[in-house]
Amino acid sequence: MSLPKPLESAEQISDIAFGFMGSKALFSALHVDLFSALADGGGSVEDVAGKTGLDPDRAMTLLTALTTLGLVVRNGKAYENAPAADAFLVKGRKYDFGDYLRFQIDKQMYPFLTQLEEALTGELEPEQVSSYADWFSDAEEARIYSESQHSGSLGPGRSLAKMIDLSKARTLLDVGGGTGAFSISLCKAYPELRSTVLDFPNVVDVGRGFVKKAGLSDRVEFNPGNALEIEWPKDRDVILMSYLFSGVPGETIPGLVRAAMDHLAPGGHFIVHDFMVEDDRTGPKLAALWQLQHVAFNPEARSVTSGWVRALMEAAGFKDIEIAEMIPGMTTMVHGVKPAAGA
Ligand SMILES: Nc1ncnc2c1ncn2[C@@H]1O[C@H](CSCC[C@H]([NH3+])C(=O)O)[C@@H](O)[C@H]1O
Repeated sequence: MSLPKPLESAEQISDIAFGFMGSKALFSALHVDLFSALADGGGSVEDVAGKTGLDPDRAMTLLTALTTLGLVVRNGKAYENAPAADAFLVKGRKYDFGDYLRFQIDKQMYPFLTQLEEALTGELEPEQVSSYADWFSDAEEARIYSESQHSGSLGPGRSLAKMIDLSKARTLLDVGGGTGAFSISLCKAYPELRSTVLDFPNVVDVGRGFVKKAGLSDRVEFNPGNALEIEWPKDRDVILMSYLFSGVPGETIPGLVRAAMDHLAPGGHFIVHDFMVEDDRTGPKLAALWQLQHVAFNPEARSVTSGWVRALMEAAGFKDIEIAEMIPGMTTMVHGVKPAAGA
């Protein structure tokens, strides 16, 4: 793993310490749709102020901050989007993930960090969120999170369909499957596949809408409830747990792996996708930071390594285990197969 060179200067510490100011500049720009205002040729401070509704002085302050961050480029008096801002932050672009950033990250993850200290020291007050179950008992919170997560998971779902050959599989169980984004992508790639998604009721309500829109209501069904408590269907050809391990108490993970073995048909596939750090715990940075972030609302979360997941799968009897990077620099996929009958 390539670690950063150990830091030597106060400026390098400042870059980390004040990083949140840059995050907020980006989120605020997204909330006023500044990057869309600059699409198609850019514009002056006054143009941006006119299109975003910002006071011109404040528009200039924000544009200046975004320029120093490299998100926009100043050419004389005109501002343009940097190539990455143009590709990923303008509304309607194919790879636009601005809504994910401004809703799930700015409106939910960012405020959660204010309770990280209490979560780390074990001093969270009872009324503070300490699990997905608490958090998603609020329908609006579940909706904001799940809609953003859906758009973020369709692409990785398509990648997963290419990484593993599931053409012989007929039944998928998507545990903690959220709105069913992975199920939708996999069912689209494999026309004979059907899926059951387990998640909390307020998430399932959002998911049904997405599945209907995808025309898959007859192949993707939802089973609302806490996956750690409800019955799972048996004899599945595939069991997927995407971002489930980060959201549950770490001590429940070995049981989830054994439950996957028990609920798969012989020859079935078990796929875990999540934030995982390398076995030597030196990276990737974004996986490590996301694991820390999860502690803020799930203090019992564990910092999972891919080697630990592999060892749990081996102990449960899975074979042909493979580990692959999924979202570069961020997530990892571990795949194992339940031995065929008589094998
Ligand atoms: N105990 C639990 N039972 C059911 N769902 C859970 C549990 N803990 C966390 N989750 C869900 O796990 C999901 C993590 S977000 C990931 C959703 C989906 N697997 C995807 O990759 O897009 C959220 O929808 C949570 O509600």
